[in-house]
Amino acid sequence: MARAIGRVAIVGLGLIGSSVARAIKAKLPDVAVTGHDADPDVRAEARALGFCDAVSDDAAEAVEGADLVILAVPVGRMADAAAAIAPGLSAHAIISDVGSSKAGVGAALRAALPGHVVVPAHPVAGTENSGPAAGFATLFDGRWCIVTPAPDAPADAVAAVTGLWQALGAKVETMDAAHHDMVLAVTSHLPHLIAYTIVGTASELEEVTESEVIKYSAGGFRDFTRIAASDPVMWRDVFLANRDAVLATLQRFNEDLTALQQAIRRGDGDRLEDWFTRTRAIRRSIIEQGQDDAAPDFGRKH
Ligand SMILES: NC(=O)c1ccc[n+]([C@@H]2O[C@H](COP(=O)([O-])OP(=O)(O)OC[C@H]3O[C@@H](n4cnc5c(N)ncnc54)[C@H](O)[C@@H]3O)[C@@H](O)[C@H]2O)c1
Ligand SMILES: O=C(O)C(=O)C[C@]1(C(=O)O)C=C[C@@H](O)C=C1
Repeated sequence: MARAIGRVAIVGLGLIGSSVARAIKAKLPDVAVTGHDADPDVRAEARALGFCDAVSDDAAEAVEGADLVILAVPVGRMADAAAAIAPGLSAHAIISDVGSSKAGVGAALRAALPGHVVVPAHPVAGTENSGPAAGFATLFDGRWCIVTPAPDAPADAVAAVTGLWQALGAKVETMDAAHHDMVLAVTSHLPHLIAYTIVGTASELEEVTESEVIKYSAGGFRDFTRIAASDPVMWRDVFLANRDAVLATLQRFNEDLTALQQAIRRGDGDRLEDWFTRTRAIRRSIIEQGQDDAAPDFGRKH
């Protein structure tokens, strides 16, 4: 049996926090939603947009009476946010989060909130935009949400967090936090690092002017620029928090890149063609499984 969730408090009212609030309002209209953000401008915008029943200036006040608290702040700010809500938490409240890396965040929340039940989660859905105006209620529809409870987390609390994400439209998978961080290093964190690198490199190439980069940015490079426009603070924190898994993945990536570099230098067309044939098959199997997120309108408000 899952614990009943009648009131949710959201701390951090940017892209993800505001999307959670909007999705709850749209899909669970009987659930009350309170919110807080450390930034007064964001609080004012959130009040104007009206996706919470109440937005509090004080973090502890915002979580009073909440059955579930969701921290939607950058992963480097999770410990501060947990300390700020501690005085207002009900004894029965479940604490969760939406951070893009999980092992460090889970440990930080458990350390900051001893005696409270912590059930970390990561909706694998987002866009390159940030802030409360960027959120939308359908963001989690058909997307994965990975829940990473500690082995001793109460089953009814895990079921409550799982049930909430399913009600918001997500498919839920439960996973060990360290495994999550390794998988996401490959599927999300490394791709962002590559995009940040390639867009920076292109703009610094001396033989090619910045205006030419902008003018001829079609196709492949344009796709990279979307990812490279992602929030600098959020991604700074992700790379610092998931350092070990990202560095291990990067090592492997560098080896493969060197092998392709060698194939180009040696004129080894077979090697290049074999590699590209394999990656084309991967892309096609992703589409066949219905996980094509590269639709042209992805990232826009629905
Ligand atoms: N953007 C994505 O695609 C995406 C997807 C899934 C998960 N996430 C995770 O969601 C979290 C939020 O990301 P976002 O994209 O919504 O960022 P965002 O910048 O849009 O919003 C973050 C908000 O947190 C607030 N904040 C920062 N420190 C705070 C504190 N101590 N107390 C209260 N508020 C504080 C900021 O003022 C900001 O409004 C991050 O942990 C990120 O890793 C992001
Ligand atoms: O499409 C995008 O804009 C995203 O980068 C979303 C994305 C991802 O890498 O898939 C980014 C970070 C999150 O933690 C989850 C989702």
